[in-house]
Amino acid sequence: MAHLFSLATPAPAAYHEGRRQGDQVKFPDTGFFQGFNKPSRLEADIFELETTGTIPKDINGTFYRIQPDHRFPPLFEEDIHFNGDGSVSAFHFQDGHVDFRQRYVHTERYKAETKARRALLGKYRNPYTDNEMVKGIIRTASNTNIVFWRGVLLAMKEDGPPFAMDPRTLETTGRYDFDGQVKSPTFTAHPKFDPETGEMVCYGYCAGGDGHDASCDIVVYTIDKDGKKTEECWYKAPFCGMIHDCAITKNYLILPLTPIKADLERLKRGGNHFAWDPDEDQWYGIVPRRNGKPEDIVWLRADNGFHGHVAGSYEDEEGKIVVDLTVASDNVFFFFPPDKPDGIPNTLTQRNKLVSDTYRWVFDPKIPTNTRVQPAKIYGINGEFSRIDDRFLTHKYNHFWQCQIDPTRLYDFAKCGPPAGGLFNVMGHFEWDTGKKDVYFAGPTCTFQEPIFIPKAGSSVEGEGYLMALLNHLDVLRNDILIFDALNLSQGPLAVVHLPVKLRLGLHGNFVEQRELDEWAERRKEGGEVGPAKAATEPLPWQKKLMEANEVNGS
Ligand SMILES: C=Cc1ccc(O)c(OC)c1
Ligand SMILES: [Fe+2]
Repeated sequence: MAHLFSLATPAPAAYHEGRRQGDQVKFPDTGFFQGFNKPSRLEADIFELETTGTIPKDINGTFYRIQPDHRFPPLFEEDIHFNGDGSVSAFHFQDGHVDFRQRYVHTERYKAETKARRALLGKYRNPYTDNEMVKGIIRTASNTNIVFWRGVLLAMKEDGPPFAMDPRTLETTGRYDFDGQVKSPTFTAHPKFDPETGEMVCYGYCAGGDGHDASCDIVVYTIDKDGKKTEECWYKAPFCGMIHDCAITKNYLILPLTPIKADLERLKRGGNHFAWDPDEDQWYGIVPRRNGKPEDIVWLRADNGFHGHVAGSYEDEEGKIVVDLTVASDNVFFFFPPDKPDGIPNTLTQRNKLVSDTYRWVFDPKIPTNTRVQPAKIYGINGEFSRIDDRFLTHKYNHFWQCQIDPTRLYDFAKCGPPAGGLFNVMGHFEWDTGKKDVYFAGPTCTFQEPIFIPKAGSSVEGEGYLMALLNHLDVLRNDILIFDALNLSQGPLAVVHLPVKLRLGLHGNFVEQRELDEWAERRKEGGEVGPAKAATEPLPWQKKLMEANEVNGS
């Protein structure tokens, strides 16, 4: 019998030669939009999620995390997950109960596309592929990290400014410029918070012009605990590569520059934002945290590799800079191949050979620029998304947690197909001092998303607390949250929170204690000590320039 859908009037194919045509709402048939990767576009509230086991009563606060989730079928059929609209999930924990809320970040892009009921922005970080209607718009999808800063949530992506959201309602306040203090076109998704001083250390790379001109400009800021910008310095990178994450110590900021490069001519041709350069070194830029001058940046280099995320970082007894991060052996962004005639995306076999070990670098801050360096230690594991007990950032630490890839474990390919987002089938807990490995295998149909660490109430001992992570059920397209004793993963979860729906593969998240949420809600209320957070009122400098030239169509 003919499928019922065959009665529907046939519409032209949604994509022709890779470009969207017609107005049928239909996502591409590519791997980035099918199976577990299918957009969900869900905004919802669920009161009292179902649970198994006992949720520790001392977990009181909200686990925020963010995911790209394409709101509309993309203009280009080969679009990538990283180009999806930012959507924030909040899991509110209270006395063993959990409530769920999920909302989109209302970026300028979100608003313009909503009005048009279709995608208007084109490829990942390429304004030359956009619809003319959105010229001059702030393009960011704000989809990479969601951090709590002085009573507001900041949704961040490294290609644009942050957007502020209300921590309780998840309503978007608007673009956030720190009360007019931060004007750079780009801003990192990985600001670092100094637990000693309460400062936020942050930066933007490719920070020249409109943030889409492949410039080598880097800006570094410090915002103090009272919200005042205390440091701003502009530096130059040796090339316009990606600086996705960073590390801080008491006195330094370390910027890992990954050899995946932007190129203005390629952008103008409508090509990819990035191209992997297999012949380029991985670089580390080191700048002082206080009173930095443009000439102070020291660049160290090592053999080609692809930086993942930073675990911990600190200055040791000798004043040397210790930085721990994953470094992959090849191009993790297979969708951004080398810019060569034969630069075809890597095969699945190549991708399976990729190893992402955890490296410890020890840098002498007095080392001359351009020195080649070697890692001090390589842990001997394969994974990504490292987290630590954040209270120990800038201090010598022992524990880290990480999503692991263990291809020796059973994987049910028949039920799950290729593992969406990578085979992160194990959660691992590692100790630098002992080399201890404490792991939990998720089972043959499951993978993990990034974990977060929650300190145990009343304990200041490093690692004493809970580890929380989303679990992807790749067979039945649903998610759970697993809650572990952070120092004993192998015994299995203490409790599981069940979602009745599938979330997207997210990037980063953070846990905010209820105490902190309450304190800031008081300060930020109308007439409170600090007052409500304000969205930016001034266009960014590059937008003003465009306006003067009368070339803005956006918003
Ligand atoms: C490594 C992650 C990463 C780097 C750049 C991005 O634009 C992004 O978007 C979700 C993610
Ligand atoms: Fe990241």
